[in-house]
Formats: sequence, C-alpha cells, structure tokens
Amino acid sequence: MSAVIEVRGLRNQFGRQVVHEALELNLLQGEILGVVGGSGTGKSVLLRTLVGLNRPQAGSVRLFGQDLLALPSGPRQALARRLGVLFQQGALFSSLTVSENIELPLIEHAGLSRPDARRLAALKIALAGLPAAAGAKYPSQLSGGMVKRAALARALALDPAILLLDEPTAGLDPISAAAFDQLLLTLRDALGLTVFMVTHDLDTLHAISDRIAVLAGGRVLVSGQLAEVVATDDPWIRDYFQGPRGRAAAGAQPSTRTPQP
Ligand SMILES: Nc1ncnc2c1ncn2[C@@H]1O[C@H](COP(=O)(O)OP(=O)(O)OP(=O)(O)O)[C@@H](O)[C@H]1O
Repeated sequence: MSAVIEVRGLRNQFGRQVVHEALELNLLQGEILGVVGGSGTGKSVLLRTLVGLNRPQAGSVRLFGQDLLALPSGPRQALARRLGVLFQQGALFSSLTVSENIELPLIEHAGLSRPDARRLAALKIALAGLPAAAGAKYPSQLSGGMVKRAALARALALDPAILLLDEPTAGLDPISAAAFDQLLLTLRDALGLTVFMVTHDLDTLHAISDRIAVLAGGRVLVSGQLAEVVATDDPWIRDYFQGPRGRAAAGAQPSTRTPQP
C-alpha cells in the first residue's frame, strides 16, 4: 500500500526542549492510523507539522510525494487544502453559524458563490450526521458531540483526501464517542479517506484503527497493527494497553472488525 504522507528525519524543538528527533512515519493510503503517546510527547505538534502549521528544524514531510516544506507558499497551501483538519477544541468561529463556518472555506478557497456554498454546506452537515437545523445554530448552542460533528463537517468542506483529527472523541460520553467512531469508519469507507487520528481513547483504537503509531522519546517507538504494538516490550505500552482500561477496551470489542481496505 502506498504512503500518502512520508515523514523522514523530523526534528521539532522549542527553545531547549526537543520534541521530535529523527522521527519517521508513514501514513498509508486508505488506513485509519491511531497516534498515541504520553502527554507532551508531541502528537499535536506532529499533526500541526503535517498540515504545514509548524515548521520543523529538520527533516522532510512528503504529501502525495511532494515535499511540503520545500514548496513555495502558493503550491504549499494548495497541497494543504487536500487535508481536512479537526482540531482538539473544534476550532469553529463562535460568531458564525455552523453553516457559515462550513461556507467560509468554500467561498474563500473554492471560489463558490454564497448560495452554492450554503447548499454544499447543507450536504456536509448531513454527511457529518447532524440534523439540517444545526446549520443555523451557533457553536455555543450545540452539545459537545454536535460541535465535533460540525467541526468534522467543516474539515470535509473541501473534499479532502486525508483527515487529520486531534483527539476527536475527547470529552464525549461513551455512546457519543462510539457513534463518532462509527461515523469515521463509514466516511473512510464511503469517501475513500485516509485518517491520521491522535487519540487517548482506547475504545476508539480498538474499534476503528487499522494501525497504531506510538510516540515516545521524540520518535515513533513502534507502528503496526494493534497486536504487534501491544506485544512491544516497553513499559509505557504495557501500562497503556494492558492496564485496567486497556484490558476493558480489548474485552469490549467484537471479535470481527471491518477489514482494512
Ligand atoms: N508553539 C510552541 N511553543 C513552545 N512549546 C510548544 C509549542 N507547541 C508545543 N510545545 C511543547 O511541545 C510539547 C509537545 O506538545 P504537544 O501538544 O504536541 O503534546 P501532545 O503529545 O499532543 O500532548 P497531549 O496528549 O497532552 O495533548 C509540550 O511540552 C508543549 O509544551
């Protein structure tokens, strides 16, 4: 399977703090990759680097074979538009309705007229599993789960090839989180998306990830299918996957899962 994102020799440093050192990662076409690691291991910084919001000190990020960091700003922004991002807090504009939040990139980047953008926004709202009436609401009028779906609808606005999600189920109750997991799986299958998902949610990892990458010590300690990762001899991995919550998540999963495309 081909890699749609290839990270090589990545170094990120803030002052004296080295967050990533010689980090290597592949995101494979059509997969859902779960990215885990202890707090502060640089998962969000990695996501921000992949979408061009953080410039690393060294290394390369190839998106669809093109070196993101070497491109001039115009082509770099065009390339980055093939990525849909769901940030940790949703990051919707609070002064705009849900529909207006989705219309904005359609008008700014795709050059659509306001009426066309509104029609397309309504489709994205439905795609994210929200009722049509949610379009006229402001983010503050939505539940946490609805905010996540609205942010997902916006991330899907420009028909991205890759979705990057920062803790998509954080703060959701278990039923809403499980519904969100299933939505991601459905969208991946229906739209042929590739998904990079930072998460602490063990249930999500078990339910929908095809592969898992574990960040530790500034690099990807291991990446592979769940069984391979769980078998890695590392204290953090053992505590994380085989602690009480890890065992509960493993026990809660049905024995069959949608196979990887
Ligand atoms: N712009 C920045 N300036 C300085 N330090 C930063 C910046 N962005 C991130 N950091 C630092 O980099 C480290 C990694 O941050 P990051 O948010 O990527 O961690 P994380 O793995 O996503 O953590 P969590 O699981 O708690 O969300 C942290 O110590 C953070 O303080």
